[in-house]
Amino acid sequence: MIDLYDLNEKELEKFFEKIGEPAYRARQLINWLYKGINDISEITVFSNDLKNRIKEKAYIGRLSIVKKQLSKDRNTIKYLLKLKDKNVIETVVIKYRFGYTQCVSTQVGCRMGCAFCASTINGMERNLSSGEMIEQILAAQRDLGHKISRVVLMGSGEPFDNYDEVLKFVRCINSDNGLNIGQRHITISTCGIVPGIMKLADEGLQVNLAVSLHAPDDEIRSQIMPINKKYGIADILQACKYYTLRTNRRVTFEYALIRGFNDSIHHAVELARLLRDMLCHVNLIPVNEVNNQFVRPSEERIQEFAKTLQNRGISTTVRRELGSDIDAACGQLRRSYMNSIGK
Ligand SMILES: C[S@@+](CC[C@H](N)C(=O)[O-])C[C@H]1O[C@@H](n2cnc3c(N)ncnc32)[C@H](O)[C@@H]1O
Ligand code: SF4
Repeated sequence: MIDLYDLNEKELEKFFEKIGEPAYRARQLINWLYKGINDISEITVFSNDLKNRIKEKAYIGRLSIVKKQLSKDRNTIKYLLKLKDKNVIETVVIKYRFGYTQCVSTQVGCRMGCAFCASTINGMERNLSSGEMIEQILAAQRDLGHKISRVVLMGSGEPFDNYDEVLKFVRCINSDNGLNIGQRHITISTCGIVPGIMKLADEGLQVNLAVSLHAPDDEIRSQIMPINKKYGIADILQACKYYTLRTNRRVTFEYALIRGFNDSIHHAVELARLLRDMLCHVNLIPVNEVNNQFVRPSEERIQEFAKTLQNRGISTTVRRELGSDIDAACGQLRRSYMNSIGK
């Protein structure tokens, strides 16, 4: 059986062709699908006969909410969602003045093994399909009664380890027949898979690229991110420059500040030197304490680190703490759920 959300417009046209229907049915179906309907029988523009023929081959996927947590300030909502095969994933919605931003998962778990990240503790179970990524947004919209206006691929998983489905997802949610989310309102975050960055640069898209850097040199980075042994910092920065060349977009570097590890002023100076000729922005994130191994620096140190970068001409912000009271660091809610069911 096919999940209809897994098919893009072209594939839906082929689907209808196969059951002897004209291609325009695809457009009609999409209009209904993205309203977030629950069942094929709700599509009033289709005859009962057509609905039955669709049902013989396909269904409308829907993720159920297993758990929902609200931060104290009520601006961050974290959902644990159940997939058809009973795996669970998480997604987070953050309410800003300008609208709702959703952090979407791209895989069940992750195989990249970053030392500070809860998503990778049990490795990777499987890739998510584009439909399962879309369904995360529809589940949140249904629950909130609001439209999601921005999407960041910063949930569990490495987007470029699931490249094709991620790109299909991006094109579907960007389509004006789909969710109509602007390309510039979509951010793909990667741990630095160089071929993925290069490929994305040539897609003709205007999406934002974020790279999880977290260190000013290879020696430090390799200690917490095993992928750095394959794609070192110099290669990553080269790929980012190519991304900017092709898209004219500035790249964001994520830098999780870890006390006594990568948070000294010397590290900030090194980072500034590394990024001095790049069109970029640095986003400092006080590390979310997943286990006792990684501790965030003091507020003074965080500000000092930011100032050091800014004084050297690097555009820098400190990410506002969002929902740290609800295990908002990616993978943490799923992790505590898995623990509670003894997995
Ligand atoms: C979960 S990852 C998913 C996207 C992609 N795999 C990546 O690494 O960029 C999203 C962001 O969360 C960051 N992150 C993961 N665990 C964290 C933690 N404990 N504290 C702060 N940031 C964390 C990652 O480094 C990355 O910048
Ligand atoms: S930070 Fe990203 S790449 Fe690293 S383990 Fe977590 S999800 Fe995977």
